[in-house]
Amino acid sequence: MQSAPFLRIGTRGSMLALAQAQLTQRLLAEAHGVAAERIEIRVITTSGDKLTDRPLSEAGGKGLFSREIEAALAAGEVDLGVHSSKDLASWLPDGMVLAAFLEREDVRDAFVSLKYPGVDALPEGAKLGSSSIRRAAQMLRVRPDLEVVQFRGNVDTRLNKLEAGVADATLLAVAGLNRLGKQDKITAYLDPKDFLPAPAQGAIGIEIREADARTAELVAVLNHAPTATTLAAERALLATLDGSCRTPIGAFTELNGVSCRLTAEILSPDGREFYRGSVEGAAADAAKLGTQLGATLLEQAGPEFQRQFKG
Ligand SMILES: NCc1[nH]cc(CCC(=O)O)c1CC(=O)O
Repeated sequence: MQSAPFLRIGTRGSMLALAQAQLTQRLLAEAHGVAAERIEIRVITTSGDKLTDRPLSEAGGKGLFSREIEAALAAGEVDLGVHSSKDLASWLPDGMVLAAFLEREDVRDAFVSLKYPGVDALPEGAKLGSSSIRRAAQMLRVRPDLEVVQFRGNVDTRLNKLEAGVADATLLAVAGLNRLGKQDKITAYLDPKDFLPAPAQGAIGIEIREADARTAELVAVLNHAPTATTLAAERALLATLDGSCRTPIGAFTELNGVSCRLTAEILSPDGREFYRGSVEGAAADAAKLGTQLGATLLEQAGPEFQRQFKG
């Protein structure tokens, strides 16, 4: 007789999502001394997966990769959703909480090119493949001559496009490449102080029903406290800046013992205008720091800044 599942994980079906779900499955099985087979992985297709023809920022952006997983959670079909935290909206649906964050991977972006060793080596007018408004804006700031070509799809699709010569270079999260065992594709690492990563990049978040005390307790052992601190800062920043998923936003948190320093910026899509700031304080106040810096950036930018890209 087959024993009942111990837990059911809901995940997207991309290679990266599956790798992240399997990592979570293994950690949960080890922590609780159960066979990994008793932790089910259910693949759920999300709106974001079906959308391959236009940039996510145009289709409603964040949340598109989690909505159907959240519906399965709400319906009690799965117990936990495993997400790339950076793809989550700043506000979760009612009744859902992020109950744990796994230890953060490398937060940096990787420069990937088959022809050029780094950003500075790109010739005048070179093509950068990216559908990320943040990456495009940050690159155009330092290299306004570049031509940005849309590069949608999962990590493999983008690497294939690069190989097919659709662009001269692309930028991908180091975390995703590492998790897929594709670190050999990385040509150079971008300095996270120049190219501030996406808020929450590199962190796997575990979402559950707020009322589900059993799952909350079972996943609590996986929570990595320093990661949770950096995520509290960056997600509070995002929630404060919110309003538009068409605003390029970068954030980078440095933890130093009990002290926390958050640096963030908002940019115009062409990279010509940008507002950057930093706050430092107690790690225990991480969320407050995020809210504070978000408010400071909005004030610096003025009310017209975000409105112009809302479309
Ligand atoms: N937007 C897609 C996405 N969502 C999360 C990652 C990478 C893993 C992570 O940041 O946790 C990626 C791919 C990329 O940006 O290269």
